[in-house]
Amino acid sequence: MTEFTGKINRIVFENDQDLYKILDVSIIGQLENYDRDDIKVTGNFGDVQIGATYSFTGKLTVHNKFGLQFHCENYKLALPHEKGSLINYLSSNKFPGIGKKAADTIVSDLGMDALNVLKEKPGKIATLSLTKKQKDSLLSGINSMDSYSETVLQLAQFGLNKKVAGRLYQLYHGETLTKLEEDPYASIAEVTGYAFKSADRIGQKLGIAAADPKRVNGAIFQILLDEVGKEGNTYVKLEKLLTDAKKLLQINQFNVIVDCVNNLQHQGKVVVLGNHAALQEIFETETDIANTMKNLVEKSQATAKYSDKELNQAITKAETKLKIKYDATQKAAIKNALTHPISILTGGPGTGKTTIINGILLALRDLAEIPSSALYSSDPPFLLAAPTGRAAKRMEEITGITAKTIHRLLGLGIGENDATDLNELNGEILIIDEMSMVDMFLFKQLVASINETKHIVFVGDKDQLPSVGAGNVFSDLIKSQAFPTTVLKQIHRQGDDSSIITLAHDINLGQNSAALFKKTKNYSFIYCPPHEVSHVVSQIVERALAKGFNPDDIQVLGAMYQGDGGVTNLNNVIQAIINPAKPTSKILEIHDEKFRIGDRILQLQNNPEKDIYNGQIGKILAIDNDNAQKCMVADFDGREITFSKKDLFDVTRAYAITIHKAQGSEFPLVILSLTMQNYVMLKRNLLYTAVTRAEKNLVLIGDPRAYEMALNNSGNDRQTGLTAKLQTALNVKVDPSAKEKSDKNRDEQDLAETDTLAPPKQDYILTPELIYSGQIDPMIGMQNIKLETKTR
Ligand SMILES: Nc1ncnc2c1ncn2[C@@H]1O[C@H](COP(=O)(O)OP(=O)(O)OP(=O)(O)O)[C@@H](O)[C@H]1O
Repeated sequence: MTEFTGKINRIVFENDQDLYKILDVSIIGQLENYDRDDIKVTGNFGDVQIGATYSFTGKLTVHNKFGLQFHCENYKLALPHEKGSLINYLSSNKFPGIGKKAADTIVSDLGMDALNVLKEKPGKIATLSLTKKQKDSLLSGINSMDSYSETVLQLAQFGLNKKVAGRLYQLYHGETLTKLEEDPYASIAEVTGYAFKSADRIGQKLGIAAADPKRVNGAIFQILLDEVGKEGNTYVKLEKLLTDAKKLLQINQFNVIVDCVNNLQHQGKVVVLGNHAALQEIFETETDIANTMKNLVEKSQATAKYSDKELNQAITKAETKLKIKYDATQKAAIKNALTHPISILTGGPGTGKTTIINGILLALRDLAEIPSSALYSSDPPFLLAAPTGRAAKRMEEITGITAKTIHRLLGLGIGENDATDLNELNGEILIIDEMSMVDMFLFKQLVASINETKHIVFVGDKDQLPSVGAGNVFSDLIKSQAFPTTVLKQIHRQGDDSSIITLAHDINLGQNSAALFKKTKNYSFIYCPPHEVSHVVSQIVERALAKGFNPDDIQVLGAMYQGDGGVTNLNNVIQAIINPAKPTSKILEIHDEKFRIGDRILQLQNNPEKDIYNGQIGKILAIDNDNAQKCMVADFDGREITFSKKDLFDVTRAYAITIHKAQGSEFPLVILSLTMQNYVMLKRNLLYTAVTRAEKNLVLIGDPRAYEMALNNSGNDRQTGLTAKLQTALNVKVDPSAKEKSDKNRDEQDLAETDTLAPPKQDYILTPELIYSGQIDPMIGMQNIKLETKTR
């Protein structure tokens, strides 16, 4: 390690997202093995002061393009040594509200060592004749002096990495350590990556008792957060919360845990309803959705209703134009959409969802007499959107009408827009496709943005995997029976690809497992043990290429990243076949992955600013290792997107991707690998989602037991409260035999069956008591403990 002193001239680069900065620094004195006067210093820095002098500890590094730089590991403010500069420093913008006069007072009272004195004894601030505002400003400025390095160092002792320490620092600045000392558990709910285990290491060092309410609250939050983040559930059974908390805390006193749950309820942080416990914020998100939907339905009651005759005529015209005849269910779906404020359309692949969207739009153009010119105006009457760019593009291609991602439609995450400043949606109709991918948070923003829209239609496949984010919105909307729902079962797609669709329907019904292992024109099964998966996949890819498949049309899918047949390993294997390294290849190496020009890549997070989204696939066009800000350019659906090195943390190679990431995309040839190594994930909706990604050809490889297990495991639905809240808000009468009937239907249904659920009757109020009653028995092993539960 080398140390030198220098004055910061300017901040060359800084990033809002983290604390990484590049500083231009004038060297004061000497820097070993460096003979120029200034140097670029890189590293993580808290709030540094331009013009101030710091001592930097780190080492010289050589950058390919920019030559020698100093990589800083630790830095410290060099306190001013003479009166003029001390007064300048105290009256700088680091201490807002303190001018030269107040600075002079501080130095006169505390002397030239004022800064050190105040750092050691902040209580001295009270003795200074300054205003309250000036005192507060002085305290917060003193607290943040060189505190970032100190904070990171201190937190490293508790096993916190720089990333998490940086996030804590971004929230609390100079007061990070003080905050954590006051209550190390309180930040669990605030900072991603700062979990109970980390907090507990600090708590133990501070001597916080095992049953201290702060610690117990931390455990309760951790369990509730895990339910939302890891499981996608919006509530947890009270009994599970209490027993899991006891286990996490390793204590025997149930009463303390119960008291803490009660207190958190009183503080408005946790809600307990019957035997369900939820984070208040999550509970309110569901409540807001239900109430907003109720308002939307009420607002639209007055909308013009078209007569059946008018509707039939409009549908007939659409049929003529599209040269098809809609079947009875499809017609019912179009009528539902045009006669109700909110309606739902669900069906598997090839059942005609997109064809119905087309019919709805054509019929509405006719009925509402919408001229073509209006469709392409800046304020269009038809609003079409989907959660992914790919799905939106497909909607646009088929309907010929502009479709956007939901983020774009709302202006979400773009520029300065935040969640409170979203676009207002007005139009004749709003249609959202691929609804199963929409999580509760995006859905809340979507419905909150709707102002005047006569009809809203949610379209999707309810049997696919639920959204990556929490909730199970699409399924909940259907289960609530609050909106007329058309369930499409008749497959309309004809031709080569139909055997895959029939297989998908069998999987969905959990029947005919023998079909999985049949050899058909479009799909086949190849047995192989896990350690052979990569070898077999490479053979299939080579064979497909030899047969003339375009490399971009071949998509390998797996359940997990790890393991022999995992996505990470498969990417290495397929990259070597499809885009092998040449001696001249430019290579961009980041987080243990090597990217080359021509590689297929996958975006892992939504990035509305760049208009690319989780699950979207692109191709690398250019690489520049020397330009951290523009190190890669990639093509995403015909658009050139530039990536900085930091952006690349959200990118991986896409020759093989997980089934979850493939939601919303379809590929001409899918090679699916499932083995018993994927044991924990083998569920029907996973297999169904994977198989329905194949447009024309499908190769299933792996262990037959894994496929059978997935087919037979219908899994559990996510635990969510939206269905009940919708039923309460919209006064839905629930037919108690409906569930039984629908289960029976499921077993008996034949592929040609049609089924349209009737719109709800509005004359029966389902009270919360009815939703939750009879289940309040979380007290197993917890006699004599009183837990407060509310009913709303
Ligand atoms: N009533 C119909 N008569 C004739 N062909 C139809 C009818 N309905 C749909 N089709 C055809 O069936 C095929 C599948 O329809 P569509 O693409 O609308 O289904 P989808 O449910 O959107 O499927 P996916 O989600 O797999 O794209 C299309 O070729 C479409 O033209």
